Amino acid sequence: MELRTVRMFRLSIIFSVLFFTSVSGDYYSAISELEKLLDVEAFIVEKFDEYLERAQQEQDSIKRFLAHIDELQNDRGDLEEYFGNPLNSFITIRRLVHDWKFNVFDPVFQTSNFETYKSSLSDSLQKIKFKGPTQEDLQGATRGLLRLQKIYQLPTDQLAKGVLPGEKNHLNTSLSASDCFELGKNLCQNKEYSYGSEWLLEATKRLHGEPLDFISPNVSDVEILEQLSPAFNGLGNLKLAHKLNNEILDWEPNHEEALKNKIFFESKLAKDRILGPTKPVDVNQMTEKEQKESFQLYKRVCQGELHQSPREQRNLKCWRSHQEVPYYTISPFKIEQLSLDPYVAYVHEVLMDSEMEMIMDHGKGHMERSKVGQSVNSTTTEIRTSQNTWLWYESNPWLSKIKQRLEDITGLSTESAEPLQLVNYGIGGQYEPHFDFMDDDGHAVFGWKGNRLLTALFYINDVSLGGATAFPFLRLAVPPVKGSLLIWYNLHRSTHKDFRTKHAGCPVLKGSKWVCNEWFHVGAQEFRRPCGLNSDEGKFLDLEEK
Ligand SMILES: O=C(O)CCC(=O)C(=O)O
Ligand SMILES: [Fe+2]
Repeated sequence: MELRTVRMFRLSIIFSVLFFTSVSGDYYSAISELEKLLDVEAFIVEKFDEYLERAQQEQDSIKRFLAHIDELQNDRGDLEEYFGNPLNSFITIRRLVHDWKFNVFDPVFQTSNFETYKSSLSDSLQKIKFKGPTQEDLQGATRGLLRLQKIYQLPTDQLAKGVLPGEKNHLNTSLSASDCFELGKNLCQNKEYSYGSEWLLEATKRLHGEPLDFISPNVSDVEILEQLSPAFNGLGNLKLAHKLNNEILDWEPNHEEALKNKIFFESKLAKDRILGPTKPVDVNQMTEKEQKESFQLYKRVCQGELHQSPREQRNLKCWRSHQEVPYYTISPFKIEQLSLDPYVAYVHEVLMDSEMEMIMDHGKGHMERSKVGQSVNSTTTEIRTSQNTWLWYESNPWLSKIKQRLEDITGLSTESAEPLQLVNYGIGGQYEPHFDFMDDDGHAVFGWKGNRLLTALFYINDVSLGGATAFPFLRLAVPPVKGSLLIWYNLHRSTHKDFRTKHAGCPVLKGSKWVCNEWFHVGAQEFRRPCGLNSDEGKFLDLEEK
């Protein structure tokens, strides 16, 4: 097939795929959304390639025409003699009347190929309801990378080079001057001056180092300094802020903002000389939330720094069980206890590849930004950066085998269970420590079904780095393993809330994380998990707010 035909064929495939899964905003909160973005970008590249190819052909023919004229001009010799030849006169007049118009003026000034391409491109994008990524996506992606830095303690210069902790964990990508500048600028705008200034310095390094890659023209020394100087002021380093501000003036002596800032810095420095310097801000800037003990605990468990001691693990067991269902005698469940009280267990190899493919096929096109909170009060938030969808058992009969398996493993009834929730995390995607149970006893939202008794969490894929399910109070971080199931009881036997079950989805450092939640409720379990006689109300209440 000719190159052009191959291209058109590829273009029409990309376009038809996009047409069926329309593309609309919020890209940073799920890796699956970003995949669509690349398809649209590929489509635009194809369109522009086509445009450039045509433009190139036009340019070539203009060049040929100009060379031809050049030749004629050189050959003209004695003009009288030249125009004494009536054919030359005619040719010259014709050329100026027609040839220039058709060969140069019309293609350049009128037919404007570009306009035709512009409208066809925007028509195509409108058809697929494409909304490109926004400033909010860029901010969200910045927050995601900052979260990874903070939780996994990634030095800025290393992350900029794509180097992660651990020997084989290279991202095989490095960031350009413009990437680093964008990160630095966004962080400084959010008052994250410490990390912000580090990224800006990385941008400077790249601007003056070997150009490894394509450097887009939207970043310059002055633009970097314009961000860097206020960042150091924000960090309380007035002298450096002043020095960098002067550097702006070295480049551009009439820079209005820098001239204003110069007066400000000089008067402040003079005041400092009299009253003594102001205290510099701590370079390890932490927000109020990050300073809390609970956040530190979350971070350390996600990092794997804090884990159960061998003494704590002493009574945990691993075994194969058919859970009293004869069907599983040949291929029993592989159960690994992770905590006895509250009960947490890992059940290995529960889903088959074909089942996970079915789940993805049915869910992937319907993902929406995840919310937290109860029914009408639920909102999207940085606490949970993911997208999800629900798969109902009634409308997906192929799920019945999985539903039955869940009943067999847990011994609970699915009569009061929720539909299966498919989740995909975004850039540095996480779900901060939370409880799965409702604040009340669950009746307000779930009626007779009551509160969420047990969570069953399927891992639909392996995650290269990060993304563990963490239980800070249990010092437990469970790494996702494709096809396996994590189960835990959120409530005491008495059905009171068990605050020790606070858990989180740690930020995904490398890879995409897909999970499926199934929540079993208290209702309908009367014979399966009878309530205990003791009231556990108030047990571990001190952990509620932590
Ligand atoms: O993604 C995880 O590991 C945890 C998810 C979770 O806790 C939830 O969706 O409620
Ligand atoms: Fe949860």
